[in-house]
This record gives sequence, C-alpha cells and structure tokens, in this order.
Amino acid sequence: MRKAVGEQIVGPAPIDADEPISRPRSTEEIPPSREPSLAERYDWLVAMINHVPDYIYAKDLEGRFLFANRAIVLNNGLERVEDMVGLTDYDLHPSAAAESIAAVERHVMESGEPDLGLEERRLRGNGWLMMSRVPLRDKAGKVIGVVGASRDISARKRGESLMKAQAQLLKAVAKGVRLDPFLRDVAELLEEVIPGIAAAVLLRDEGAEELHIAAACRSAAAVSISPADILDNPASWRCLAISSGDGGQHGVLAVQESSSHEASMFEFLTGIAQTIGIAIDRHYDAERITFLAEHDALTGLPNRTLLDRMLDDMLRRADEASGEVAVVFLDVDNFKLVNDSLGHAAGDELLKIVAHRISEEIGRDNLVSRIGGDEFILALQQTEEDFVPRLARIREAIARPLTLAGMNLQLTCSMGMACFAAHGKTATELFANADMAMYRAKENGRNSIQVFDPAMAENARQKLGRSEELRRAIERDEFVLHFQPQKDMTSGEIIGVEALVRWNHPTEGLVFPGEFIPLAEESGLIVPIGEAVLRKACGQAKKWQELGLPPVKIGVNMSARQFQEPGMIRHVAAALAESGLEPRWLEIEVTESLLMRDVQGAIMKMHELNALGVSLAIDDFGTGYSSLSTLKRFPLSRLKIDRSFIADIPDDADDMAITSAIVSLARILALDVIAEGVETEAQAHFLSEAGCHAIQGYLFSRPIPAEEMTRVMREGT
Ligand SMILES: Nc1nc2c(ncn2[C@@H]2O[C@@H]3COP(=O)(O)O[C@H]4[C@@H](O)[C@H](n5cnc6c(=O)[nH]c(N)nc65)O[C@@H]4COP(=O)(O)O[C@H]3[C@H]2O)c(=O)[nH]1
Repeated sequence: MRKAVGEQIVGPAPIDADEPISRPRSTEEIPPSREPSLAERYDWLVAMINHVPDYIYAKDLEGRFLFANRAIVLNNGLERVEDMVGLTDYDLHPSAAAESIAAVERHVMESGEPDLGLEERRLRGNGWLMMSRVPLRDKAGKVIGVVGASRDISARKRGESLMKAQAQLLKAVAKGVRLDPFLRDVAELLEEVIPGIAAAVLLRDEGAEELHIAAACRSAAAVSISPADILDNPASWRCLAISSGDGGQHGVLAVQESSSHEASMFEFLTGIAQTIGIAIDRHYDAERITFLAEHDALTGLPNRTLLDRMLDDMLRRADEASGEVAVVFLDVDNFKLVNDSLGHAAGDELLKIVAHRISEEIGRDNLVSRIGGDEFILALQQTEEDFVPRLARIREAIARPLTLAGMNLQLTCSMGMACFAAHGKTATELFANADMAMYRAKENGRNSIQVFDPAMAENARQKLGRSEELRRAIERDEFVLHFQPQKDMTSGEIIGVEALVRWNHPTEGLVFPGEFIPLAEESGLIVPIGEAVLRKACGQAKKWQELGLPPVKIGVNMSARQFQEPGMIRHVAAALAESGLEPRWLEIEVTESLLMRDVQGAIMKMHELNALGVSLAIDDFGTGYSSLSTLKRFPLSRLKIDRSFIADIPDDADDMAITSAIVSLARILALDVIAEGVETEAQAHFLSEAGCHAIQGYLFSRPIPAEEMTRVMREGT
C-alpha cells in the first residue's frame, strides 16, 4: 500500500539552489505561538505543492530532475520523489519526446526568457497539458536550471473541440447541405471527437410513425443495429430527442451509455441532436421551396421551369439516339365556360381531375406540365406505338364523364403536336409549332388532335403580316363604311340603316369584314377599328339628318372583344358627343353568343348603354341557344333573325317554323323583329305572313357607299 504523500516525497529545492535538498520536518513539530521557521515554511510549501493536481518540477542545466511533485512522480509510474531526482527525460520517455522537451527547456535556460502557456499533447495517455517553464537562477541571478509547471487542459481542449465540431455542423446547416451526407458527416464527426462512441440517428419519414436508422457511427455497437435493438434497451442506449421547429419530433440521436461519458458530453450531444433537428427542418423547407419553384401549386405537376429542364434532357437523349420526342400542347375545351358558370373552385377541381387523368394515362418516362390556366404541355418519348394513338387515349381519359358541383360533365380537349426533330430541334421551336397546331385544332371545331404541318407556320406568318397591315390601316384610316337599308314592307319606308365596315386596301381594293374582323378580334385591333366605325357611323347619321333626310336608326356591329373592353361605354358616349347625334338614333348590334358568354356582365353593360339612350339589337338571333328566361333579362329593343334561317325559305320547313317562332317570341317579349339576308320575294312574302314586316337584304339593296345611300334615302326607295 502506498504511503501518504507528505511522508514519502522529498520537497523541491529552495530558491537558494546552493543549499542541499534535505528532508523536511513534520508540521506537528511547530510550536503554535511563534513565527514559523524557514524549515517549517519549506515543509508547508512542499505539502501544498504535493497536493495540487498540476505537475511541478525543477531540473538542472543538464536536464536532471532536482525536484518533482507527487502528481508528476505518479504520472511517470514512480512512487517517491527520490526515484525521480537525478533522472532525465531520456530515462523516462522515448528519445524523440525527451528531445523535444529538452529543446524547449534548453531554449529557456539559454535565453533566460520564460516560456509560458505552451499547449502540448500528453506523453503518457490521452489528453493535453499546458506547460510553463521559467529559468531557475541562483542568488547571483545566474541560470542554473529550469522550473516547469504544467496543467492538464484535456477537459478544456475537449470542450473546445466539441464546440468546434458543433460549429462546423451548424455552418454546414447554414450553407444548406443535403441531408444524407450531412447525417453521415455527423456520425463521422462524433467518432472523431468522441473516440469509440456508439451512436445512431433514428428518423421517421414525413407522416410515418416508424423510426429507421438514417446514419450510425462505424463502431461495433452501432453498426448493423436495428431501431428495435436501441429502443427496447433504454438501459444501454440514451435517446436524445431530435425536435422539429413546429414542436414535433423528427426522431432521436441514440448514444450507447458508457461510464466514460461525462455530463458535458451529453450536453454536447443534446446540442448535436438540436442541430440535426434544424438541418432536417431546413431540408424539408428547402425541399418544399424547390418543389414550389418547379411545380404548379394547384395540380402538383411540373411547371414551365422544370418542363424546360426535363425537356432539354429528353431532347438531348433523343438527339444522341436519333430518336423522336413529341411535344404536345393540350387545352381543355370551353374551360372558361365551366369556370364562369360553376365558379373558380369547381374550375380548380376540374383542372386537378384533368391533371390526374393525364398523369395516369401518360405513363412513366413521359412528362406532363401545367403552364397556366387550362393549358398543359406533354412531352412523350418514342415507343413502338405511334404518338397519335397514345394521345387519343389521353383524350379518351379526359373525356370520361365526371360530376362537378353536382353537374354531370364530359370534357373534350384540343391537342397540337410537334415532333423532334422533324418539326423543330429546340424546345422553343417545338413549343411554337405545337401551339400553332393546337390553334388549328381549335379552329377546326375543337376536340381534335392536330399534328404540326409547315403550312401552318406559313399561315401564321401570313396572319402576322396581315396584323401588321391592319395596324397600319388603322393609322392611315383606311376603313370605310357601307350602309344597307332596312325597310318596312307595309309602308315601304326605310326604317333603318346598318353600317358595315370595309377595308379600302391600297393594293387589294375593298376587303370585306369576313376577311379581317376575325383577325382583328384575335389581335385586339378590333377595339380601335370599332371606335373608328362608331365615330364614322354616328357622324354619317348626323350628316343625313343635317341634309334634311328623314331620321333613321343606324345599326353598328359590336364584337365580343369590343363589348368587353372596359372603355366601351366611354367610346360610345364620345362618338355620340363628337357627332352630335342623339343617342336614340344609334342601335348597337351584338351577337347572341357574345351575350351568352357572360350573361350577368352583358346585362350590366347593356343597362349602361340603355342609360346613355342607345338601343340594342341581337344580331344572328336563333344561333346562340338563349332561353326565354335569359332573353327576358336583356334590355333589348330588337331581334334580328339570322340570315341562315331565311336562306332556305320557302324550301325548308324547319327554318320556316323557327322563323315563325322567333317572330312570336319577339311579340311575346314586346320586341321589334327584323329579318336579314332577304333575297327573294318568296322570303319577303313568308315573313310578312309570319308577322315580320321589317326586312334587310339584297332584295332591296346590297350594302352601298354613303353617297349612294344618300341618294336612296332621298328617293325613299
Ligand atoms: N348572302 C346575303 N348576305 C347579305 C344579304 N344582305 C346583307 N348581307 C350581308 O350580311 C352581313 C350582315 O351583317 P352581319 O350579320 O352583322 O355580319 C357582319 C358583321 O358580323 C361583321 N361586321 C361588319 N361590319 C362590322 C363592324 O363595323 N364591326 C364589327 N364588329 N363587325 C362587323 O361582318 C359580318 C359580315 O359583314 P358583310 O360582309 O358586310 O355582310 C353583311 C351583309 O353584306 C343578303 O341578302 N344575302
């Protein structure tokens, strides 16, 4: 058994190094009331030095120990200070280590300068020491050796490295690393800072209950361990919660209990578990942000950004393999009608259903993306089956009956397809051509699949050129009006005039509205054209009145785009004000289909026009399926029977029946009625018999220029 320290260890040399090292006397020998002697003080000093945990020693110029305290003696595996006195570091340590100590101490002795706070790894065992060496001098100040003191700073060092490790992980989280490599890094870092640790990260997938091992240290205890091994052994494994930002828990950091784990280490591990929690939160946030950046929030389908990226890949692969890719624009027919009549929520639901049906049918390796509204873009890889039958199946899937907002619906869609590489080599070219093909599908009455044809591009190019010409025509005021009289068959009087626009083209001569109104509608140019027509028509009507001719109503056609234009009422009011025409002489003609697109909105606009004093007629009546109840709500003054019903009278019994019905309907609703397109006496006779006395048509006059119309009006025939 070891003896008590004070008894067995000889104290250090006093500052006067010339005095021999002698054994101190026991403190019990000191009488209580007198000044302690030098020897007594020396004893106390030795006792103190032997009780501190730091290592303290003194060496002579040759590096031989003159003194060593208890801590250093024990650390070197010796029992008493005498065992150490006279030894050098070469006797105690491997020569390389001894040499490095000797070098530092030599420097201190030679320079006479202390060397303070040097941090060194322990020579024996693990850990760190902080060394300080000062020169040992005799009374004359001559250096005769070195005094050293060192302190164990392993705990501080470890604290520092743990903090550094945590900071490193936090930095990685802040940089936004991917989760799996991050968790592997955590495991590696734990092994590095806590050698021999057995730890594992157990996580649950979003929405799941079960935990799985996401990462583990490579130590024997953690490798190939199952979650059950850990969770069923609470005595062996300590589980630290990996919390989520919303107060939930992503999982646990499980650490095998070990006697060598100090409390500070668990504090560190708790910090690591928190850091993992933050990393997972960030990972999900980043995943969600990335998802939203590349997907459509409503349907979850890839958006245009992702489509562009994925399509580029598909095209590159097809190019390498000399293969084909079909790019398809798909538009749900009449989607706006569903949206307007059943509401936006139903519209959204419908888009989700369509997206789901396409996704189910399109198959893996192919792509469907929603690019806005009811427009989808599909990209199909080449297979043994042709593209068109595959698209036909998607069309059939979309056409499966469905119930929405309590209504049974059956959808149709229009598709336009362009193929890599025949119809374009880049995504941009393919998009443009597929879009063009889809427009053709729509023009062809919807519900069809159109494959791009270079003639379409030529057509589109011509359209573009024509739009440019139209734009210039507006600037140069190339539009003129022709007028067609409307007659009362009973009195033979002219009761009205319809203004019909013509384009006085510089090289082509008079161009009829059927050739440019649809394009003007599509391009929006109808708005300035319509404004010009209104101004000219009101101006001409006023001029006739000023010429003293009997005043008649002037009918002006208004297209859908023009009618929906927010400034429409203002334009009408301005045309009236500019010309000085009284509003009661202006009749706006709108088509039935225009009114049926948005009944409520149309009624409001019609009331506003009525408030100006302008009257309203429905053009092409009988073609737009308006019900009696809807018709009653429109503030109208006249119905114009469409000329398609008149054309086959008296040969077509159905048309005759419809015409009679429209005349009766007008009578019930107390509206005036006029038939247009009357070309023959037989038609006029039938209409007269049916009770429609107002007619317009070639029978009496074709549309004619203003001067001619003036003559006709003057003659009254
Ligand atoms: N077969 C036949 N046709 C007859 C007869 N009587 C008149 N028509 C033609 O029928 C069209 C009547 O005009 P609409 O139904 O309003 O149909 C008009 C109207 O929808 C539109 N339109 C004409 N002018 C304008 C305008 O200033 N603005 C707008 N938005 N559309 C206009 O263009 C359409 C065609 O105008 P137009 O070519 O002038 O054709 C005119 C006229 O020339 C007949 O007895 N037999």
